[in-house]
Amino acid sequence: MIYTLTLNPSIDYTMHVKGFEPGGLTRATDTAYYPGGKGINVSRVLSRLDIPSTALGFIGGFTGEFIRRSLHEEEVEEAFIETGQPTRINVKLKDKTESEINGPGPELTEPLQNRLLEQLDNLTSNDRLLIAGSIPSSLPKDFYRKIAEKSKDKNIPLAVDTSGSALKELLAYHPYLIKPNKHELEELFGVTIDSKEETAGYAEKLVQNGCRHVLVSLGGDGAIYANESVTLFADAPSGTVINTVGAGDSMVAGFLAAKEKQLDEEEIFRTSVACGSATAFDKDLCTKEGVQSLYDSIKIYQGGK
Ligand SMILES: Nc1ncnc2c1ncn2[C@@H]1O[C@H](COP(=O)(O)OP(=O)(O)O)[C@@H](O)[C@H]1O
Ligand SMILES: O=P(O)(O)OC[C@H]1O[C@](O)(COP(=O)(O)O)[C@@H](O)[C@@H]1O
Repeated sequence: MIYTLTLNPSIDYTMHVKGFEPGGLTRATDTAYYPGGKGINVSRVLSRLDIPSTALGFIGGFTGEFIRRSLHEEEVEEAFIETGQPTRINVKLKDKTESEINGPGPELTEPLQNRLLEQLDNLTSNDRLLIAGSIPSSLPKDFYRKIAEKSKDKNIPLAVDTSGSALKELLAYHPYLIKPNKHELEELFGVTIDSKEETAGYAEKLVQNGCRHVLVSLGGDGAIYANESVTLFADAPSGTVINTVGAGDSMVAGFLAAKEKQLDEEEIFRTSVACGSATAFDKDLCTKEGVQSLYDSIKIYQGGK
């Protein structure tokens, strides 16, 4: 079973506006609510690709109830821990550009933390664990490390989609998959990256450091994939971008789903990119049909163009 862990889920409240006026009244032309948070998005996309998963994490209050209900409607299994505090609402403002305001997250007491760690004791080496998203500020900074220790002790392949010091720290645990975007890769190495070739070089460094699969997402510029035997480049397909929130998560889901279906590495990479772009071209996360419609148009090549 694939387990996705979202320590800090959210409702993503998307507001489409024409001409946002800071300090004034702006009326939205369209709004929508989605269950969000990186691991939850991955579980939702996995389910759309017919791959079961169980979503783990902390939720609570009326917003948590909405997430639970939405996941049940989509037949996504969950085993969340109830916090008794409302799950955050993250605002995604769509104007000519996209702006995001993400909430901080709840107070997670030590008993709640321990319940989660105990839950992870039930996983085995036949499972996969994805840890994704930010750590609520009430948790100790090394909380992901505790989880990584557990997965190391139990030989559970660990996929990681986070940023900053948490990502840096987790590299020591030789993740099975990591998916930094360009900004996260630059932050990781403390550099500015100017070309795809340079990006590929840093992805290869991560492989040399012990990451089994490295996906670097480059937004509308596509993506790069590296493992110990190959480095591949993909251009993103063209289309009308509607909402890129969750595009990175969709890419991770595409990778995990295609791996589960035992596709070859090029097909796995193509599926990952198709999922990311199909989400960018949709209001919500990608659908299976959306992914299929892009699949053949994605160009994969080795080395720089
Ligand atoms: N503007 C876009 N056009 C086409 N595909 C896109 C666009 N933005 C994102 N994607 C797709 O989604 C993937 C992940 O997007 P990205 O924005 O890099 O992730 P993140 O949300 O983690 O920063 C990209 O590699 C690409 O396949
Ligand atoms: O945990 P964080 O870093 O605050 O991110 C949470 C946000 O990221 C998302 O999971 C989207 O992530 P991506 O756009 O990177 O795929 C939203 O659903 C959510 O609002």
